[in-house]
Amino acid sequence: MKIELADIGKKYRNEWIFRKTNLTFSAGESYTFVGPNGSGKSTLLQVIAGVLPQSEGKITYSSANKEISIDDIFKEITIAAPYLELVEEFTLLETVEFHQQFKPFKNQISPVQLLELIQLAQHKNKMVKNFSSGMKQRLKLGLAFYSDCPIIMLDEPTSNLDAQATAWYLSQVEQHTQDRLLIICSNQPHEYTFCKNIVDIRDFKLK
Ligand SMILES: Nc1ncnc2c1ncn2[C@@H]1O[C@H](COP(=O)(O)OP(=O)(O)OP(=O)(O)O)[C@@H](O)[C@H]1O
Repeated sequence: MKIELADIGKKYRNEWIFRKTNLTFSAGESYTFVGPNGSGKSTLLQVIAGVLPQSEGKITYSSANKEISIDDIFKEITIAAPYLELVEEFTLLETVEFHQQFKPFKNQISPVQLLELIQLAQHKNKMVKNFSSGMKQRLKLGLAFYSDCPIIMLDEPTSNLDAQATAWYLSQVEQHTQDRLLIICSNQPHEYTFCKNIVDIRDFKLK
């Protein structure tokens, strides 16, 4: 799996958030977008995911040298982000069952097994609206790590996580991302210490 950005730019009204962005992302690697609040990390992530359209430039997705169309790329990507909401009226089990219809889990893991793996099994009949923010974040991360997708995108992965849950996140990264393409947006060095490829969004601000 490979994603190539050629002269990508994004603007909101008259404000360019980034321009002339040329980057290549490859399977088996992890990348972290860093930069101050409001610099454009989440925007770049969403442009790469095909959730937001770029204002200029071209993005090419490919697997085994075969191009993947933008219309099909959503099947290859799983995202956990603060702005992607869970359905509050579902129970935990319903949430996982619903998710699985669109994004099946690795190794044919069942929804009930997934809840054991993410250590939330005792809450399976609790409605998501009654989850704490940390429980919601663990659920979002669990859905991302266990979905059978080659690309994982995590925006602010440890937001609302306590020390024990942060340790769990780091163990999950190690376990689930070896052969996948991982992209993180972060302001917290402890959530990307393992990452070799740091992309500073300020490098793509035109002076
Ligand atoms: N829908 C929108 N319309 C107009 N401007 C927007 C919109 N979404 C984001 N922006 C602007 O784009 C810029 C980049 O925002 P973005 O959320 O990508 O930053 P970020 O680096 O992820 O920030 P943070 O670290 O606070 O999460 C900000 O100036 C923001 O106000």
